[in-house]
Amino acid sequence: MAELVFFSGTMDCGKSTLALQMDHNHAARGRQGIIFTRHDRAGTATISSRLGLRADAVEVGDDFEFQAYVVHLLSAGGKVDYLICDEAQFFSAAQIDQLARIVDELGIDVFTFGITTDFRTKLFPGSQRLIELADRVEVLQVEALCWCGARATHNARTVGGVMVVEGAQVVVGDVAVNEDEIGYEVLCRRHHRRRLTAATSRAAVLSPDVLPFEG
Ligand SMILES: Nc1ncnc2c1ncn2[C@@H]1O[C@H](COP(=O)(O)OP(=O)(O)O)[C@@H](O)[C@H]1O
Ligand SMILES: Cc1cn([C@H]2C[C@H](O)[C@@H](COP(=O)(O)O)O2)c(=O)[nH]c1=O
Repeated sequence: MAELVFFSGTMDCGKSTLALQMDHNHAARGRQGIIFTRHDRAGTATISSRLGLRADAVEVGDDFEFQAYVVHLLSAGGKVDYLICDEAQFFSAAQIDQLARIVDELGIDVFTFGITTDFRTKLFPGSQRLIELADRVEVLQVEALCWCGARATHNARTVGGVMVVEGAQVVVGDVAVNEDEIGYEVLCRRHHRRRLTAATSRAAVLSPDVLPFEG
């Protein structure tokens, strides 16, 4: 029976790597798949992993219709056994509904990958709909770690290493960035709540609690 699966986790926990591995394993057994993505850091119509793997993908725009795309391929004599969808948090709720229909009505497996929550801990629309509709939600086994060593569960947006809580929901970016650039850092919930990043925790350790006593 075909399935709609949501592989989720924080940023930098290996989702795109797993997406590419799954594509490789299925393709190696003669199955025919299509990779989709939206707003990958490496550019349009590309899926990239920090381990250096990269592949071409179909870019999912605002008006993209999965059902129409797949039906068009099938009616032209093509074979489609599975879909890989990376950065699925950026898909619209309607697009996730289309993916569920593809599973149910066309018997095609759909494997989706994405972060669940944004820098303000709110669900992305695509992730929310996936949690509502998926046959299975799988949390990735590779743990991204907070600076304190605990499992990272939340994504912080940073500017110069300092956590920010205002801004647009979607800002494409990476975890390893230069000073002053907008970037991201994965944190445990405790440190996300306290807005304590690696940089600000270092600064807190360095600054003395009491001013030196003079004289
Ligand atoms: N130099 C490295 N050596 C070993 N593993 C690495 C290296 N760089 C990144 N990784 C692994 O790649 C993971 C990030 O993979 P990626 O697929 O890009 O993540 P995601 O798509 O979830 O953001 C990291 O959690 C780490 O396990
Ligand atoms: C938390 C958060 C992230 N993003 C962006 C930043 C990256 O471009 C992607 C996540 O990619 P990854 O492969 O999982 O590392 O999402 C965003 O736009 N808004 C956010 O709040």
